[in-house]
Amino acid sequence: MDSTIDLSDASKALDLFNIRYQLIRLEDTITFHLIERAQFPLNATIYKAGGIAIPNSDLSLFDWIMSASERLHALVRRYESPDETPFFPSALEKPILQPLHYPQILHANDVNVNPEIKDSYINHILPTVCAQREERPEQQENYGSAATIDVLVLQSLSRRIHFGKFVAESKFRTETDRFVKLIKAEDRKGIDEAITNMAVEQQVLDRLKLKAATYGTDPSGGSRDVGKIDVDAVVNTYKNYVIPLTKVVEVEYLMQRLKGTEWE
Ligand SMILES: C=C(O[C@@H]1C=C(C(=O)O)C=C[C@H]1O)C(=O)O
Repeated sequence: MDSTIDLSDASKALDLFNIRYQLIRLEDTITFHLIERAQFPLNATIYKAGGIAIPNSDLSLFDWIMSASERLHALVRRYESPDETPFFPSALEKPILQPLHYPQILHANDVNVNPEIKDSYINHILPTVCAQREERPEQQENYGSAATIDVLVLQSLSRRIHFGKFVAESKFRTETDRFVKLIKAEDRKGIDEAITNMAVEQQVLDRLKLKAATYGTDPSGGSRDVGKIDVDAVVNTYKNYVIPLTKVVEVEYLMQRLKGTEWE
């Protein structure tokens, strides 16, 4: 899948301001997908293996539609792009399109926190996003709609969180000696402190609070709020899961950064 970040030019792709701009754009994508998902109840059956009968498969409906989606998108080389990370790597097939030759921007790595993203989404994020004042019984007529939106939410969360690789590479190239020392000492705590920018994190949370409160409302001041979402659910999604997992990606990417280099 052709990427929206310009991966043909390493200096642009690793400019921290360009990367942060991409992260800001993904705030909109993620917030709108969460608003769409919040229309439906949690529908926990979707996430249970065998919860819904699927011919020739014992997967949960969610795993089945997610893996099928990744298999299809792999055919148009979505997962050849360094800013895309699959949830089901074994489901991917050879692209029908000719390979794109991306310049080597990231160092070789196998960082993939999608299992943690999926667990956080199903067990923590969704229950808060779908919660309402009154208990919402499952709606089996919306199983398909909810699962297809889940795919979009998780793909946007995964892309946002794995952008941590580009952030980490950018910071490594800016402060190489500092990070080489920390990586050689296998000092994950020191690396986490070095990549942390609390001011930027607070800006992200403040911006999201405003976006979540605004998106889904009628800007003309009409009486009906269309697709409102609980603001705290969006802000806490970022505070408790998106930002921490992005930093895990940064730290684990950097822990692999010296492999095969003169610093090893
Ligand atoms: C992504 C960055 O690295 C860290 C993670 C952040 C995030 O996930 O929003 C923000 C600031 C940093 O603590 C960055 O520096 O922009």
